[in-house]
Amino acid sequence: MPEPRPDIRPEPRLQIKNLSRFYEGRAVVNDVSLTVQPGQVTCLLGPSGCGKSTTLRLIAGVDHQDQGEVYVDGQLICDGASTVPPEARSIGLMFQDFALFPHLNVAQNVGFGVSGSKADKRQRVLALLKRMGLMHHAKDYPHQLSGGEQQRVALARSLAPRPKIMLMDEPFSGLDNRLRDGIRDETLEVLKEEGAAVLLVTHEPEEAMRMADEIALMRDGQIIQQGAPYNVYNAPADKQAAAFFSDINVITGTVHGALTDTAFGQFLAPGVPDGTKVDIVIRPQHIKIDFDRHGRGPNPTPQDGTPARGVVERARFMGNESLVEFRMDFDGSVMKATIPSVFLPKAGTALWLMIRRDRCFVFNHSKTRPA
Ligand SMILES: Nc1ncnc2c1ncn2[C@@H]1O[C@H](COP(=O)(O)OP(=O)(O)OP(=O)(O)O)[C@@H](O)[C@H]1O
Repeated sequence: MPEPRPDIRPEPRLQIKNLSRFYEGRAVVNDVSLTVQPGQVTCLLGPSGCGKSTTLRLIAGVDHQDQGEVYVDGQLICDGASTVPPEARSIGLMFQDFALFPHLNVAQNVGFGVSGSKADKRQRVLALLKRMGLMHHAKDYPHQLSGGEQQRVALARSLAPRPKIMLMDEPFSGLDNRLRDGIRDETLEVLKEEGAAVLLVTHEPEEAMRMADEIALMRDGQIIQQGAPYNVYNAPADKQAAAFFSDINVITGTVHGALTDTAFGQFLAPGVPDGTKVDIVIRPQHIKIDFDRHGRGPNPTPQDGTPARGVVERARFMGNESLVEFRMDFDGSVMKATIPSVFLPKAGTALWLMIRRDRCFVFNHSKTRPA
């Protein structure tokens, strides 16, 4: 057999094209397109109310789009005119509340949607119970289980019929914080073994970065950026996208000769026309700080530009880092810096801040305040 060519992507397991859903004349899902490959986890990430769950409902077939199409393995399963019923779409669903059947025991819950002979069904249920460490709970009822165990049963039940696609809506948000990281990792391992294409909805950037092969960042019904977590974090599409993942600092300036003059020295703005107002965005962890030397800071460098002085307003210990807020001398604005390890300067201490040139983003100025 010829080797698969690396430049040709296989047929997407899930493809949605230009999907829109209007409620009372408002586009809640607005021209959304995305693809998910088998064995890949894509996280639909965005703030509450941006249309994530509605997108999942359209794919599952429990709501109907006004425009657009959904394909599974290249087969059209719904467009404006025709629709394959939800139970025939080979889609597994998992929700925040797990929705286990209270009157069925664990083994019966897991076996609920499995078709085939009795022996096949038994084998599949046993294999999943073993894989999920649930054998000793096979005869227990959902109310006898902890939250983490119920989550595992719900995952096993959705995977039992071997769905081609798994749709997961905030599947970890009902869980205790202490358990969550471990359960996320276990879940990811099982999902990868099963090889389904996974579309997981979350409003938590950390969860998306931990789980996703790809993140689709959603805002006001639209996908505004899609890519690997590293790229979405390190090359955000705009100021709001940057702000969704962490606190940000914003310095506004005007471009002259592809350069912007600021209190932190000049920033490159290649290709930006003269006179354009820009926002220079920097995350708190990419600010360096240095001591005050009788009113002077460190010397400027090409990597970090000119230092600017600020006075500590507040410093908070955050575990493995400290968050320090400064009132800046140059315009009275507040800037935030996170500093690894324990460094808790007293309020009123003057320090010098520098901005790592390789870690800042330059966007056309927008009035939108970061969320
Ligand atoms: N059946 C409906 N009728 C009218 N409006 C609806 C309906 N379902 C959802 N909406 C509205 O559509 C918008 C998107 O809702 P959706 O639940 O998809 O968002 P979400 O991003 O999943 O948010 P959350 O994380 O809070 O669930 C919201 O403003 C919601 O009020």
